[in-house]
Amino acid sequence: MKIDEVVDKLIKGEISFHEVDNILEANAAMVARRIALEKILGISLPSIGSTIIDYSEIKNRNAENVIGAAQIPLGIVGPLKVNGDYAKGNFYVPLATTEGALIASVNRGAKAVTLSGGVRVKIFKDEMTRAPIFKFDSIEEIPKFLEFIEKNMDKIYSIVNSTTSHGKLKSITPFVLGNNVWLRFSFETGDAMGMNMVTIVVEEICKFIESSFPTTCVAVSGNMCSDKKQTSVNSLFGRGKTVVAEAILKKDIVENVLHSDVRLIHDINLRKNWLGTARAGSLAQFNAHFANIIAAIFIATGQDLAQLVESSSGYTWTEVRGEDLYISVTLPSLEVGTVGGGTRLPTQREALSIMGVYGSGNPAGSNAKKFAEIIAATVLAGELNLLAALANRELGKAHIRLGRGKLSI
Ligand SMILES: CC(C)(COP(=O)([O-])OP(=O)([O-])OC[C@H]1O[C@@H](n2cnc3c(N)ncnc32)[C@H](O)[C@@H]1OP(=O)([O-])[O-])[C@@H](O)C(=O)NCCC(=O)NCCSC(=O)C[C@@](C)(O)CC(=O)[O-]
Ligand SMILES: NC(=O)C1=CN([C@@H]2O[C@H](COP(=O)(O)OP(=O)(O)OC[C@H]3O[C@@H](n4cnc5c(N)ncnc54)[C@H](OP(=O)(O)O)[C@@H]3O)[C@@H](O)[C@H]2O)C=CC1
Repeated sequence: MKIDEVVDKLIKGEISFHEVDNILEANAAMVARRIALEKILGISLPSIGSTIIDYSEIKNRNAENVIGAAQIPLGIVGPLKVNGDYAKGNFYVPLATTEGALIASVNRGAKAVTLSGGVRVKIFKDEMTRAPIFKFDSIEEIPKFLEFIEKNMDKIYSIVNSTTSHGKLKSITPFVLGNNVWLRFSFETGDAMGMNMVTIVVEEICKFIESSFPTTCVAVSGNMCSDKKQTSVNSLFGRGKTVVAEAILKKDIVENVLHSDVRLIHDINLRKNWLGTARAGSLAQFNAHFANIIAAIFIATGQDLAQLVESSSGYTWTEVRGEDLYISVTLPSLEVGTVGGGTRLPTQREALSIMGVYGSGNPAGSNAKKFAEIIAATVLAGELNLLAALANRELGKAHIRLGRGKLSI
């Protein structure tokens, strides 16, 4: 069938948008859907339609009913000096955003920390989780169930090993509420963020459990995981990578690069990020704008954007050390990968390669760890600079100049 005929059928409602994939070659199907939508709505979508994405690479992998692509400006920050266990040296970091002044802000922070010797970073935990929920007639059965799990660990490990070559089961933590039990499975997932990998494995384990013990798995995800939700369980036990970054800023760099004051930055951090957040009632976001930096890196590098919810939770801590400023950022649940998901798309792949982290690391997992360290260091740069900008009372002014196109104010 020709594109015109398919478009005609779409407009008449004789076929649905996704069925076009069964009729036309992948890229022709993308064009047919867009033309049909343009005709149905009486608008034209040339910008959405002009994309370098090859839909045959996307089909059955990244998105359905595709009509083109969204584009977002991408800028760079750096050089940013990182002293991690995996990321060592100066890095340029790609940020995709439409918020004027954000890249400039993080860039000034990067300049300040790099001139101060860089950001030290450590990963304290690296585990992706999935927590199915099981229901029981009575709590009498729950101790027997937990004993069954303990006695069958060899079988569970063998299911893991036959389902994934990169996923490694680290622990199973049970949680009980009434006659319900969650088993929170934690896996190392190499360079993948791991959500598909872990879900596929845990579904197999649940099949085994249901066939061998009188219980019902209500859902493979029982919200104790917790994916795409900000929760205490993620803050306390971690999800993805638990990363801490720190830096010490000399007084003269705070004054000359950030045009700011050590004590003022520290005071704002305590009153804004700690008192303000406590008073506002947030679970775990004792920071100024982790979300800004993480969102921009996630968009640039093909991460799952919805995981920004928990990835951007965390704490900014400052101390006055003599005349200098100590600052650290703690990210309990940073969920990132350098293989899988959207990382293989053309611009996303290039963005990862700017930091030297595209694809599998050697050994597996080292690229994703390096990437997480670079993200944490960038978050620190952004957090430091926003605190300085608030101290300097330059937030509104910067956004008039860089967010509204006014060249001078
Ligand atoms: C905008 C600046 C940095 C100017 O600050 P400045 O000191 O006037 O800039 P400068 O011209 O003196 O340059 C200093 C350095 O800043 C960087 N820089 C400077 N300009 C650029 C640029 N165009 N592009 C890239 N980098 C730039 C660059 O590193 C430069 O060094 P150089 O490279 O020249 O050696 C400053 O005013 C600032 O940081 N303002 C704060 C803006 C900000 O942080 N916005 C973030 C978003 S706020 C938000 O969304 C969250 C919020 C606030 O609601 C959360 C909350 O409630 O807390
Ligand atoms: N299914 C779900 O419930 C959810 C899915 N998602 C989506 O899941 C996707 C991400 O899942 P994810 O599992 O990370 O990715 P993918 O499923 O895209 O790919 C991961 C697979 O890549 C293989 N692999 C190859 N090299 C490596 C390496 N060096 N390190 C680790 N794995 C490697 C592994 O195969 P092998 O296992 O055979 O070793 C692994 O299972 C995203 O698109 C996200 O949006 C998000 C939330 C929930």
